[in-house]
Amino acid sequence: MSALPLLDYQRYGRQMILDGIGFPGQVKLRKASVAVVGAGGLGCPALQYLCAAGIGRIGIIDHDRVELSNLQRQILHTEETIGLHKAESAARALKSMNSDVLLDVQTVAVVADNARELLAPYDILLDCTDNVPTRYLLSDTAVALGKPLVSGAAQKFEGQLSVFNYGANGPCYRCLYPTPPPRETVGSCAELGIFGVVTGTIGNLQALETIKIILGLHDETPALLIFSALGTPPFRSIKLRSKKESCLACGKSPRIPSSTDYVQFCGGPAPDWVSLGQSSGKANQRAKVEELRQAIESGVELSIIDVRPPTEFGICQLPGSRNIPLKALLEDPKKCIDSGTEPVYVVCRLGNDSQIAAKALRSQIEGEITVKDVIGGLQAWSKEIDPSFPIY
Ligand SMILES: Nc1ncnc2c1ncn2[C@@H]1O[C@H](COP(=O)(O)OP(=O)(O)OP(=O)(O)O)[C@@H](O)[C@H]1O
Repeated sequence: MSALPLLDYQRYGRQMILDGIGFPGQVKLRKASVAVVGAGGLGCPALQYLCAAGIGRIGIIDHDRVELSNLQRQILHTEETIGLHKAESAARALKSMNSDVLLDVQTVAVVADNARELLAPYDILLDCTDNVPTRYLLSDTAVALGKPLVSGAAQKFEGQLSVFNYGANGPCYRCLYPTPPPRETVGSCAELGIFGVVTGTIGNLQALETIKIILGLHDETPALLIFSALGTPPFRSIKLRSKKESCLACGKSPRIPSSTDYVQFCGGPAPDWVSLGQSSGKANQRAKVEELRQAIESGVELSIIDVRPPTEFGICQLPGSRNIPLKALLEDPKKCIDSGTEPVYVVCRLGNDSQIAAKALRSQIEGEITVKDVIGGLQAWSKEIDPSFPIY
């Protein structure tokens, strides 16, 4: 048995005296390597505890840069690291906590072309990302490389945790979700909101499951943990079935081509990206924020419908805008139009819900009134027209 560096006995003594860890457990942690994909809300707390526990080598993979809106939950990043790559920013914080851990900083996105090469050097993979195509990609890669995948997800007040592709018959993500959810039902943290402590809870649990696997303390029972911050009780665990023989990734006859286009498989890119590339016929049903500014300043009569939820409308709103939340508008679009007022501009925060609302309004009023959704929503308004308008 090789000795640990002398200072390790002091640093890790509190966990080394635990039954189930001891000296051999600490050596296992030191020899282990883990890849954390996503250094955001889930990745930061997961990285923090993995590094503190003395995992020998940690890959931090994220292509994105730190923004102010990340600091509410992405706890390794700071005001000083805004603008830096998240992988770099996270590594800085981790280095100052435990300089002995080898950190591989990768400022790229994991995509089908690089996934195997990037992830092959590590024993265990953590999915700390926020989008469905990456979930399938990471699961398929974990299966192809024969590695466990510790998968976390969080949205609003809810979170989920599962360990995939682990043990003799552990299922993969595809066994549980053979087909992706409809594109229009999926939203990001920016669109739907996220309570910071929820990502902290799930990220910590991802670190815990990872450490249990390394130490041989995981019982290999496939399960899905569901956390609801406002629920009573807040935690529920659902036992999962073993891997499916019919699974395209880990079943009897695997057939996931390495050339799979995961974005396409999950229903294509986000709606706002699609519509920005639309033909001119549809383009004139959309307004840039500059057009809305000119319309407001010209003094012509117009109607601005803000389809955000009332809580968000209460945070900030355009002068003269009316709040008709999307759900209420879709129930009776015709009722929302003031007859004779034209045109109607529909706004939301990021420019996605306003497209759905504008389409519903157009379908009811048969072309008498011009209805335009505002591209990029209030965030674009703040960035391009009025910097004093809050971004949240
Ligand atoms: N394929 C991928 N490869 C590497 N990192 C990824 C990939 N997909 C997503 N991520 C990263 O996962 C992280 C998810 O974290 P989170 O949702 O908390 O952050 P965010 O995307 O900055 O949030 P917001 O929706 O508020 O902008 C992000 O930093 C994102 O860049």
